[in-house]
Amino acid sequence: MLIIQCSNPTCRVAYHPLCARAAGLCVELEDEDRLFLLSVDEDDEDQCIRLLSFCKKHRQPSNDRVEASDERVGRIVRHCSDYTPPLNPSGCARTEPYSHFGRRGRKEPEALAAASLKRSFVENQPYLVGGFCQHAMSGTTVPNNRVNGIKFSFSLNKLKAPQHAAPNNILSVAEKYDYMRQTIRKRLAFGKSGIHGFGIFAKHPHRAGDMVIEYTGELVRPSIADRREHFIYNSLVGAGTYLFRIDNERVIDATRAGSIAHLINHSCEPNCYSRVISVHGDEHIIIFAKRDIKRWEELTYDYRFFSIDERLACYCGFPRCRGVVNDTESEEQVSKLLVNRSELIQWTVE
Ligand SMILES: C[S@@+](CC[C@H](N)C(=O)[O-])C[C@H]1O[C@@H](n2cnc3c(N)ncnc32)[C@H](O)[C@@H]1O
Repeated sequence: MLIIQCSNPTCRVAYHPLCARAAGLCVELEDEDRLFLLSVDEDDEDQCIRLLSFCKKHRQPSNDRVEASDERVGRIVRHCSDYTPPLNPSGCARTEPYSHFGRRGRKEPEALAAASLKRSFVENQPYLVGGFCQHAMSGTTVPNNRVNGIKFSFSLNKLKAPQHAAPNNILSVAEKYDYMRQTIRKRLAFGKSGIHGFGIFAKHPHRAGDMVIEYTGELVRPSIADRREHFIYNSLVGAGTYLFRIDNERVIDATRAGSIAHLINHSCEPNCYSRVISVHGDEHIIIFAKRDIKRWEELTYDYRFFSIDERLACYCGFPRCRGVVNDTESEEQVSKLLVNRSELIQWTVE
């Protein structure tokens, strides 16, 4: 017979769960704050939710908590009551077939509002790197140390660029990789971007083919990345997400851990590109210089964002900007492969 004991550490009262239930006792989560974490960590394999139960004498705190959490749920429901979810064309989302291509980047109205809030917040931040109100077009940047009428004593010219040309005797990939890691702080800086939010800038010139930075973070499965992406869109950041898709099986999530590479913005005419390379027997995502990069140029690469049902407007501003961050060519090719369900021929057993 299953017997549970009162969770108050000083109490030894034990009881049968059904009898306890009949007597009006209830079981609750160990810490109500964990409720907030569930949507992030529900995929963690080792996650354990401890349930607590209290005897009649010690039940008071649990009831208080229930009321407090009821009140919180009420607040959330009231807050969301203005939002009417869009009609689902098939009636019920749960009965729809799994769509590999349509699963990314759906944004709810609240997430879009949060995204524009974040954008305006970031736009009002002072320039950190030395102030470029424009991104570097073909390497020419526009210094601007006046932001919102305030003159910053911090000037670009005072930032002396250290000379860190890669030694010519570095030959192997492993040596280049080690050199890149050792010199990151000396070569790169982050600051406000003319493209979006914050970006990464070169503190000294780079040559075409140089390893610039490694994209690091947490390695997760795409299904987990999707859940986190939706969660972030809807609550945490409100705008940019920090996910780098390696292939169909692996995604690097740099939201909570990783290098500053996650701040590199997209451009349709980028000065960098990414490659997965093998060093010391391990795979690494490396951002390489695509061409020579001048001092204080913002680093960019082509995200090749893939989403059949979402267009992400591009602000890179380059003459050949395609207008969207999306990889339109691949999307077109894939959409040609998709067959309309109404065109499928029914198969019947004779
Ligand atoms: C990895 S973050 C890049 C860092 C970002 N600037 C920040 O401050 O968080 C990726 C997000 O930045 C934004 N972004 C990057 N490049 C962009 C571009 N060319 N046009 C519009 N948005 C861009 C998108 O919102 C994207 O989801």
